[in-house]
Amino acid sequence: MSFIEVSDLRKSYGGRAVVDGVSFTVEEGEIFGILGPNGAGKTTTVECVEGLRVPDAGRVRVTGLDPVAQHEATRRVLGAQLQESELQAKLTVREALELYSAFYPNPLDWRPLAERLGLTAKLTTRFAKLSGGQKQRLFIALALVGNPRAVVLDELTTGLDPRARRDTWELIEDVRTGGVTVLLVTHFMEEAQRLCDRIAVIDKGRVAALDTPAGLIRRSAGATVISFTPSGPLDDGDLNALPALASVEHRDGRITLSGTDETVNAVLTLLARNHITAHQLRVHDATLDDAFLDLTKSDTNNNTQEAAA
Ligand SMILES: Nc1ncnc2c1ncn2[C@@H]1O[C@H](COP(=O)(O)OP(=O)(O)OP(=O)(O)O)[C@@H](O)[C@H]1O
Repeated sequence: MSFIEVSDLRKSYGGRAVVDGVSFTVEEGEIFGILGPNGAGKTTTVECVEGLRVPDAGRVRVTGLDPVAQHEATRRVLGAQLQESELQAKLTVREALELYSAFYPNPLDWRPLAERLGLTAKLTTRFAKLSGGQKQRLFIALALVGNPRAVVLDELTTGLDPRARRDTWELIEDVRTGGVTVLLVTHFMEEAQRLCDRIAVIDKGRVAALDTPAGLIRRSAGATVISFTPSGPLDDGDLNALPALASVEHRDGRITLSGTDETVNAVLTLLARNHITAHQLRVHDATLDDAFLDLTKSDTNNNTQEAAA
């Protein structure tokens, strides 16, 4: 039995399907990522896993439990990040940690957790006076303090500065080493690539792809990406005829191609033959960013750029 099972999950609002047949399983001890553009249905999906929303159809199980019908039992195995509205403004950081520890039969010692999340100096600060990043770190601490077997983290590091983000990644890696299963919703490609064992890319309420980060990169965008600004016009037919080409994109006069080394060599030959200079020529190994843009490319540029930022 998988730790989390989601099968043909469906949820509509006002007749619009926002989750439209999502299926995936999460194995024990895994860090499983859910990645997708804004409005793709990620939060709705994980909130169904947490039992916070009731699916219209489909089946969700957490260690065999139905998160809606067996909500309390599910909460004991699955820790979740709170929403801002769930914490009283006057509660101090220490009081929140003590209060949440008391909810669980076998809590962690919150002191090292607070230390790890850089909250020790803020223990006597009231929740309402914390910065956005400090609130976020407190939510992570509260999700973990009950010593759950699995944790759902939605937008884990949004609003954190780069240092705090890296510290949080290390914490999550430690948490997993300790045997905790992690379901992670993220917009950050670097975060997904670094932390996740497998990723479901969700787009328009459906699973567009599900694989390891390396597998997603291999299967979508091709292995190598070349981009340049040509000094003169290039024929689309010639570009599309390049060998082993995976994708072509034109943006602001710049051309980005993904494929293999063979594609790169062929495009350089094509440029030379047409006496076209490639300005700001860049060649790099494809990243999860490239794969993500490729998998969700029918979205507006705004969406994909924001999601990739
Ligand atoms: N309670 C609700 N009532 C009506 N529409 C909703 C509700 N919750 C979510 N939606 C809509 O469902 C769609 C999916 O929302 P969801 O929050 O699951 O997306 P998401 O992938 O998590 O997006 P983001 O990355 O922007 O957080 C959105 O268009 C959203 O406006």
